[in-house]
Amino acid sequence: MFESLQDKGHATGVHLRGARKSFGALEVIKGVDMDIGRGEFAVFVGPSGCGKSTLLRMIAGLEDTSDGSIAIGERDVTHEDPADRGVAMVFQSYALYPHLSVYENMAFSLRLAKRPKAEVDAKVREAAGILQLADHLEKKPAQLSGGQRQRVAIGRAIVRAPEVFLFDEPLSNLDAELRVQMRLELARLHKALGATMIYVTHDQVEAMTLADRIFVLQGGLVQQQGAPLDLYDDPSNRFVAGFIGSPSMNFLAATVESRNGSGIRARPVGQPDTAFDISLAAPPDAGTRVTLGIRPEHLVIRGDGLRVTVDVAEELGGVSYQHGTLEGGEPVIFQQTGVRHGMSGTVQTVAPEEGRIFVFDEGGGRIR
Ligand SMILES: Nc1ncnc2c1ncn2[C@@H]1O[C@H](COP(=O)(O)OP(=O)(O)OP(=O)(O)O)[C@@H](O)[C@H]1O
Repeated sequence: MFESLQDKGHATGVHLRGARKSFGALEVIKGVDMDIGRGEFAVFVGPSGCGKSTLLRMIAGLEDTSDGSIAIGERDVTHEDPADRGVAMVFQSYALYPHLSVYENMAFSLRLAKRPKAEVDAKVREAAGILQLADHLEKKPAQLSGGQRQRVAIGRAIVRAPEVFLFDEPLSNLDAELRVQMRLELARLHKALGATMIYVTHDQVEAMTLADRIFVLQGGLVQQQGAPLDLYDDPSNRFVAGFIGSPSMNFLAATVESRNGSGIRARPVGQPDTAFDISLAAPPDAGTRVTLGIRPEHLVIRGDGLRVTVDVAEELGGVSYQHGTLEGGEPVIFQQTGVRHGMSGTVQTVAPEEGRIFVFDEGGGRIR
């Protein structure tokens, strides 16, 4: 399928070594090493300003690299022009030519490269078929919906059969329903083309659902990389733990009350009646201040535990999120499945399932 546009043999890995970028005195990318495999769907995720777009633009060649190197496949492209790198970028803003038809927008780069007319036509029609644009080829961008415009932007990348696709928040201008639909289409497209794709988003649900591998960025550094569920199950620090997973993990300040060879007993601050036994390979000393991390889906209603006064219940149908506070005012969210009656205004006692407490030190590092 799609032989003329792409095949797995054409896909290439992307390799960064000590990559840095400064704008004047401001260092934005602070030394990034990464290896993105051939045909992999890599997602850069992180809060606003963490440097993910800058890193993508460095790979594209739209920003120069202050230090370190970038290779696409075997080729060092650190100082190559964007056009020579074998990448195609899809922007959040679509960046279509408004006066050109869908067909001409998609054909533009091939015409610029002086490809034969028959080849241009075949590639544009094939991409239009994949993207369900075949009936819209004569329209102008202004006559299309947001989702269709974004498909044209993707089509423009596909016809070039790049070694690497780069996406900069391509779905963020779409409404919620269309975003979900386009997310599925992108996943299918990746499967069909077998291409290497690098995708920037601040939306961790997009990252979780699309990625073979997620790179979590913060402050110009990769905090952790891994398969989505590996990051969810085994975050290496508090930042990643809080960023991956929706709703976010609960964090409770606590003190280590006692330790033994295989773990600790930790008491959340302000909870004289509640302490948790936690197995750890390297348990910290009694008296150490720690943060306990518990995901909303791992808190269950029990006879003993944390007393949560629920103030808002978000009922989503299949599940609900109960938002509330502990006596000291600390916010807590817990998930319920199949509960239809509102818990708002009630006090519930919840406790984590066995083995579901993460422990972090005062610097936010994980204690295992
Ligand atoms: N051309 C530029 N000149 C100066 N500073 C810049 C430039 N481009 C980006 N920055 C700064 O670099 C930092 C990282 O920006 P970047 O756009 O990479 O972040 P981001 O993680 O993609 O954020 P967002 O999700 O908000 O797009 C920000 O502090 C930004 O202000």
